[in-house]
Order: sequence, then structure tokens, then C-alpha cells
Amino acid sequence: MEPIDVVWLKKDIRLHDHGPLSLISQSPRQCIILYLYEPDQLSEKTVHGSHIEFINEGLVDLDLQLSGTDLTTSHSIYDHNFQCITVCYVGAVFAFRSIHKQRPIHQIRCHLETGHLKSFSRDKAVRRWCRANNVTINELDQSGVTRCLKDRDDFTKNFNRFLDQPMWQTPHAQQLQKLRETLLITPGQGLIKLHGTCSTPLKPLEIQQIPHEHKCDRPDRQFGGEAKALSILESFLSQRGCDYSTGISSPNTSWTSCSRLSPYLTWGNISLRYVILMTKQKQLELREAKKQNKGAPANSWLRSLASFQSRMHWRSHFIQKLESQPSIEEQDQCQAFSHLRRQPGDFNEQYFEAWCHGRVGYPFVDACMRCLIQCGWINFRMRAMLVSFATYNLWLDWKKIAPHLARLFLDYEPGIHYPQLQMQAGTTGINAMRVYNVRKQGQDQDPDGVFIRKYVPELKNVSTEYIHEPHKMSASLQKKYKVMIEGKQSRKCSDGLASFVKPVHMEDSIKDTAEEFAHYPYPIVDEKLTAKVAKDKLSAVRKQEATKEEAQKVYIKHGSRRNRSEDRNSVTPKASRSGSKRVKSDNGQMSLLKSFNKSQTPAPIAADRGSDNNNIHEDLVVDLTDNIQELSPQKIDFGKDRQVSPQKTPKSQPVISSFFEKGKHATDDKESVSEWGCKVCTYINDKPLALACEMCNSIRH
Ligand SMILES: Cc1cc2nc3c(=O)[nH]c(=O)nc-3n(C[C@H](O)[C@H](O)[C@H](O)COP(=O)(O)OP(=O)(O)OC[C@H]3O[C@@H](n4cnc5c(N)ncnc54)[C@H](O)[C@@H]3O)c2cc1C
Repeated sequence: MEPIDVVWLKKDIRLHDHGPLSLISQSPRQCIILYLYEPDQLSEKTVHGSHIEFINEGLVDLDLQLSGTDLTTSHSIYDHNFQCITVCYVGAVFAFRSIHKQRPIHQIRCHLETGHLKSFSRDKAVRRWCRANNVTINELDQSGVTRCLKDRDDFTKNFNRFLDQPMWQTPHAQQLQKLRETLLITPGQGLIKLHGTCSTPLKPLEIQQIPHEHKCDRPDRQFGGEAKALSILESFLSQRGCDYSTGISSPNTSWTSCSRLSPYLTWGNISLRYVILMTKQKQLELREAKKQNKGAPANSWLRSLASFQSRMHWRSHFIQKLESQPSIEEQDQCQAFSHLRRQPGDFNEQYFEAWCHGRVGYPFVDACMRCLIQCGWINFRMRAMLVSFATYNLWLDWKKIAPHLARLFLDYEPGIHYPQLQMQAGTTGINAMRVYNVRKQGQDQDPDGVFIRKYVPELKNVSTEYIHEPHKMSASLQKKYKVMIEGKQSRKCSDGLASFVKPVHMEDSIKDTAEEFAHYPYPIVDEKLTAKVAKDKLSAVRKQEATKEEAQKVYIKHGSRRNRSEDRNSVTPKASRSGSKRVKSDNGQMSLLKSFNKSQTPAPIAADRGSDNNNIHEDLVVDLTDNIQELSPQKIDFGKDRQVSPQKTPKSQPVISSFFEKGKHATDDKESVSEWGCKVCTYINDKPLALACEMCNSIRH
């Protein structure tokens, strides 16, 4: 029997810049394009119904492209019968074994994946099966991450090499026609029989492995698929991206000024290389425009796109961490912190539940959590603030909050998620502490409470004066604004972790008309006190010699490699300096981690995905820079319908409307004149006379 090829689709559901699809479209060999709903992977506690819906939208989009059908169909995706993609609800090894029994597989073509531990073991099992059965498996790179990276110094070199490679050719109509003729299994015409074949996308409700409470969708999430991804990139590069660096911090402005590409990158509806290349092209055009004396708009565009490009690189930088140390998913990067938040009594179920449901009594925190529940997306700073509140103020273990956030994030990407969680929780050992003052964040990022009123409707009548601290309202004000603040702390403990009593504080004058009132909780903890206690606990660990040694290893393994000549010769990591300086994250900018002296001998810390040899050298850290200035005037439809063209937002748009009015926002022209963006790391420095970047120490150009 003639051997066949299998294209195994995983987190790469697109046609453009897709190596395996490009290669088989040029090959005469018969083939199968396979997508698997894998029971073992779906049992992972991070899976949510919204992820499956998004994947399904991508699958339908791709199937329509492969079968040469018009994409503008208005039918539900669940009415779609797969024409070209073979979709099965079975495990990977089982599927390959079953195909191989009926027709020998010559080659499995797929993309390399840096996933969580379960997908890592699945990949190992597939590779073992391939070896045992003489089947070639060809895993192509789509992220610029290096497997078996021996030396972290090589990361950037390899990443740039990956970017320099030409993109894969997109199969044209004739090639697609030929490809369809070589396809072996199409539903209804089964030359090969596969157990668990699905003729239409599998609904989350039909997936047994997903717990009932996680099968639902998110009403305002982004719609999946390559067509949507491309149109969102287009709108970003033609309109929205101009305000990127100024609008990234506020949940109001970031909604439109951030690229919103993350779920498409995560599920592979668009390729990283394509996004970077298109951005580069736009940058070239802008530089040309600048030469022709169109300075001002080109400057803000160029600044924004430089910032955006950095983040595209950080994506792979972070994923490389998980690739090089898969245990980050389960263990603290710096083991010296592993006892923290894990002592008997540390985990408070009531706090956890209140945080999960957006009922902690701090309106800005609650609004962010509820926005995530509804939309599956929020900007970086708000994610960091949610983690800070959970891990410092509520003293919750990052491992306990990780699955909840993973289910909430439509863009859940293990390689970014776990390193970021640990960074925000302060367990990497190489980053400064990031403890957010949530009240101040609210006042800075949502001064008028527009965002709060949208997502915490209980507070919709509350005046701006009290919107960030509704618990300070008198009984008569509560009556006036028709909201009852309930569950006052019964006693204050020395650690600020007061017991959450529900409901005890109810003014008599309000009680009588209680039914007409919305209810909103009193803050479940004292923010200032809990932050202080937590910072003291972390500081005590950071100061220990053992921690510094441990941090050194982490740094060597995972730090980024910018400005190495300056960094390595002079600066020691924060964790290894005495009296670690605390960072006030609420100033809008994250801390600098400077690099380690390379002369220190690196010690291996944990196993890599591919090699046993872990003498990996590493350096600096890339931190995130947020900056706030003005507002984005446009809004794009990220929603579930298939109409993908960007639209101008009328002034009355919810959430962001009041921000369109000039002068409402925190920053003004004076600030932007005095600040400057670092050309190397894009950090927005606010010291006008500084000669070097506060973030990465590079000389100001
Ligand atoms: C605790 C925590 C968990 C996070 N988990 C995820 C996750 O699971 N998946 C995810 O994609 N992002 C994650 N992020 C990073 C960041 O918040 C999102 O990438 C960003 O908000 C996505 O929106 P965007 O596409 O509009 O981003 P943009 O600002 O437009 O950035 C473009 C792309 O750059 C990459 N990027 C941006 N910021 C970062 C960053 N800090 N680190 C690495 N890559 C970055 C993303 O791929 C993003 O899509 C997390 C951040 C925190 C604080």
C-alpha cells in the first residue's frame, strides 16, 4: 500500500504561513489533514468552553478556505460539515495507530508546541510511537523558540534566524484543488475509518472531560478564525496602532489601542512571523513618510509600533522559559519562595471565591475580573493587578489562581501565563516586587469610573467621588445611590486578613427598603495592611543568602540578553542586592532587573524539554512598560459576527465614551514632552535629562 502523509493541526489553525499545509499542497502523496479533540488534553483544568468555541470557529474558517468555499456564510458554525479536515474525538497516539493500521503513514507534519506538561507528555508519546513504527515526524517551528537550547545567549540569534526565513507559501487555488484530490478521508467518503470522527464541530457540551461549570461560553469574547485575525491586524496597522503606546494601560483605551491579536496568536489563527513582517512593512512606510515631512503622526506611530514589536519578541522570550524549564508550570522558579502562601491556613476559600467572582469590595479589581468573565480579555496591567491583589493582599498561592485565570483568558498560552504569574507573584527571584495599589490604579486608569460602572452595575448610580471607595459612603448616600454596602469586616487582625462576614453591616434606615437596593461587598481585606504584611514576608526571604544563590541560577537560565556588555560587567540582580528595593508599580512602569555578572558559575536547575544537559547561561529580564496618555478614537468589532471591517466609534460608545472628551484623562502634553522612549527596550522614561534608560541601562540615543 502507498504510504500517506498526515498534517496534524494543533495550535496552528490557519492557511497563511503554515509549513505543513504549504508542503503537502505541493506533494503528490495522498494525505489526511487531521484535527483531534484529545480527551487527555481536554481534561486539563485550564480548558474552558470559550476556548473550544474559538477553536471551532478557526476550524470552520480553515475548512472553508481549504474547500474553496465563500467565507461569508452566515450559518452557525455547528451547521458546518467538514469537507477537508478530518476531525476526531480521540487521543493522538490512538488516532495515528489506527490510521497506520489501515494505510502506512510516511510522515506526520505538524508544528512544534511549547505547551503545558500534559501536552508535553502527549508529544513525547507520539514521538515514541513514531520511532517504534518508523514514521517520520516533522515538527516545524512557528514561534522562534528553540528546543534543547543549550545556551540562553543563543536565543535571540536563533529567533532572528527564524524571522529571517521566508514565510511559507500560501497554497493558491490550483494547489488547493490538487490537495483536495489527494485527501484521503473526507466525511462521508471514508477510505479510512477512524473512531470518534466528527462531521461537524464538537460543542463544549458534548465534551465529557470539561466540567459542567466550565462548558459555557463568554458572551463578549472575540470571534475565532483566520479571516477575523487578518482583519484585526489590518485595523491595528492602519488605524488603531497609532495610540498603542499611550492607550495600553487603561482598560478603557486598551480595548481598542492594543492589537487584540493574542487569542489568534495563541490558537495559531495568525502566525507570529506574519504579524512581525507586516508591522515591519508599516514601519518602513512610516519612516518614509517621516522623511517627507509628515513628522508628528509618523512619530507617534513609530513609537507605538516599536513598542508593539518588542512585545511580539517578548512573547517568544517568555515561551522559551517554559520550553527550557517545563516545571515552571508547577514549581516556583526560585525554590526559595516555595514555602510562601503554602502554610496551613494560608489558603482562604472565601477570599478565593470572592476574587474569582469579582466580589472583593474593591470596585476596580471587581470590574476587571467581571470584564474577564464576560469578554475573556483584559489588558496586561489589569491582569498583573488581579494577580497582585490575589497573591499579596489575599495571600493566595499562584498555583491556586492559575487555572481560573487560564480559563478566563481566551488567549491562554502556558508559556506566557506561568512565567508571568510567577513574576507578578514575586516567586521568580529575579524580578522586583510588583504590589499594585488597586485604589490608585482605579483612580489613574479609570478616573471617572466608566469602566467600573459598566462591569459593576451595582455601583452605576454612585457618584465619581465614591466610585473607587463606595464603602466610605454614609448610610444616607447608600440610600441615595441605591446600593447597600454589606459584609463589614468584623475585626481587624494584625495581618489585615479580617474575617469575611456576610452580611453584618446594614444600616437600619436602609434595611427597611432593602429589596430596592443593589448589594456590594465591603472590602474583604484592608489593602494597605495586607500589602505591607505580604511585602515584609517576601522581603525577608529575598534577603537570605540561599535565595540570592537560587535567584542567580534562575537568572542564568532565563534572563533576557539585552545590553549584555554593560549588564554583565557591573550589575548584580536585585534579589542578590541587600535590602531589595520595592517597586511601586502604580507609577505606571515596572521595575528594572539588571543583569548578573557572567563570571558566576552557572548551576543546572531543572530539566529542559529536550536535553539532559542544562548548563544554560542567561541574563537580564524583559519587563513590561505601560504608559498612559490619551484615548483611541476608534473601536473595532472583535465580536462573534463575521463582519470584520473596523468601525469608527461614535462618542456615545459604552465604556470608553467619556474618555473621548479632551482633558478627561490623566496625562497631558506636558508629560509627553518630558518623557522619552528607550530605543532598545521601549521603556518610557520620565526623567527628561536622564542619559541612560532606567529600565535597561542602555545609553540614550
Ligand atoms: C498574569 C498574566 C498572565 C498572562 N497570560 C497570558 C496568556 O496566557 N496569553 C497571552 O497571550 N498573554 C498573556 N499575558 C500577557 C499580556 O497580558 C497579553 O499578551 C496581552 O494583554 C494580550 O493583548 P494584545 O494581544 O492586545 O496585546 P498587545 O499589547 O497588542 O501585544 C501583542 C502581542 O505581544 C505579546 N505580548 C504582549 N504582552 C506580553 C507579555 N507581557 N509577555 C509576553 N508576550 C506579550 C502577546 O502575544 C500579544 O498578543 C499575561 C499577562 C499577565 C500579567
